[in-house]
Amino acid sequence: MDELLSVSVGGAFVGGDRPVLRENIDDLSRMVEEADVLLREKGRDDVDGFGWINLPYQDLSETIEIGRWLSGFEAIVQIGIGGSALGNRMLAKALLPPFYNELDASVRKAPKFYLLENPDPKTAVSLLDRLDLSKTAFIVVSKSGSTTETAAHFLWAWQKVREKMGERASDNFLIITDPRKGILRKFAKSTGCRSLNIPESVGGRYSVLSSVGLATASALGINIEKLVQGAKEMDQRLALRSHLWENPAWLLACINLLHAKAGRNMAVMMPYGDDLADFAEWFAQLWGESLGKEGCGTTPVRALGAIDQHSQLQLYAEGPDDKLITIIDVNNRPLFLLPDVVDIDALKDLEFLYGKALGDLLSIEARSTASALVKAGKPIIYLKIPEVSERYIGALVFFYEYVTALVGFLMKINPFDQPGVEQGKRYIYSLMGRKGYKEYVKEVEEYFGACQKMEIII
Ligand SMILES: O=P(O)(O)OC[C@H]1O[C@H](O)[C@H](O)[C@@H](O)[C@@H]1O
Repeated sequence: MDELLSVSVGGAFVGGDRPVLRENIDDLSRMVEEADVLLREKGRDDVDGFGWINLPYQDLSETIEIGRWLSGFEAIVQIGIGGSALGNRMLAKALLPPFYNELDASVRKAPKFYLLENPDPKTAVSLLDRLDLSKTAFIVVSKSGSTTETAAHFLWAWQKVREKMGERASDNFLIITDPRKGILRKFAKSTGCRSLNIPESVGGRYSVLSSVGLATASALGINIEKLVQGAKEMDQRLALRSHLWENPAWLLACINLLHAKAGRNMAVMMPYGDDLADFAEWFAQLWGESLGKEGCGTTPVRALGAIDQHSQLQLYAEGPDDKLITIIDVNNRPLFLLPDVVDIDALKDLEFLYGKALGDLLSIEARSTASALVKAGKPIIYLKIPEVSERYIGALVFFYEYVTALVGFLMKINPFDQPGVEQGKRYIYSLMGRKGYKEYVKEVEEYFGACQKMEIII
């Protein structure tokens, strides 16, 4: 059987005066096994929050059909935020060519792709300036159907397209939301525009392998069947590994818990290669929102190799011992060879680079960083995937969702809710004048007043 990913945990045993030992991990064996049983049982029953575990087995035909329709547009703009955008960003960055939107249409062979996430007027206005609205599809994604940033972008885009296309505006909109509830579902019903469901039991940050991530991916020419196939293979292989030291998800869950308990309250995610940069971004939401509650959790830190070797590595190596650092390396990178010889004497000292492959350099850097950190007594996990392609990204995504859920169970918290985010949302609604939220205005005045108690103006 060919590998989907490999995890080396040797470096994770390190950790200055607070190492995590094999016996500490063994002690968690029963707990992680029970957590796994719970995860799979609740997944099978499609309990709220657990539905992502069934996504590898979904029927993709409707999503593929919608993807085909979307691919006929000149550009597609996905409006969403958090779990309704980060997965799309991650897939596009990993699986589309670099500088995708700048490629000639004949090379690109699919629409340009934009995301509207942050309600930043400069981005919104300059995006609009470069689009022909009649040839642009807007995909509005929100599980709740009422996230303020998404609602604001949606209203704005809808009005603009209405001005241009009149009654036919709904032909350019796709709504992806809860099957039954929410404003967007109502909108889709009343205008008759196309829509897809986000399964009720799947939460935003676990939704990239649902219609949320897959509709645009499919429109952009990403092979979503292979993506989902990779997730399925990972699920099936994990299900067969019933021993702690053979199951990489169990192992990583235990190691993460133990390092958190040992006071390492940061989880650095450091993939190597630009194509995986947004994987760290996607991971940050998954990890942060799933585990950060009831005083638990470790703070996800996005890093990027090799860039952060020249920015953060000093801190990781010699700063406080408060991090568990995951390095992701890739086996096969596209071949790009440096020149064999450069005929200038002044460059002779660079001959160690002659004829070398740039991708090999990246990998050597990943291994060197791992070694340097272990030498410095800092715990690392070294994870390797065969290549950055649909199958392995699908497997990696599913793997991290699995690990995150298990860590949540080991921490005895619910990894599928996010109560801490809701307060901020209520305050936004109150300040924006949403009906039913007036009572919170006073609270904002009180707490914001408290945070301004000592204001210094210069
Ligand atoms: O998909 P939506 O309902 O619009 O939610 C978008 C995001 O909103 C909130 O901030 C939640 O904390 C996130 O988990 C979610 O992904």
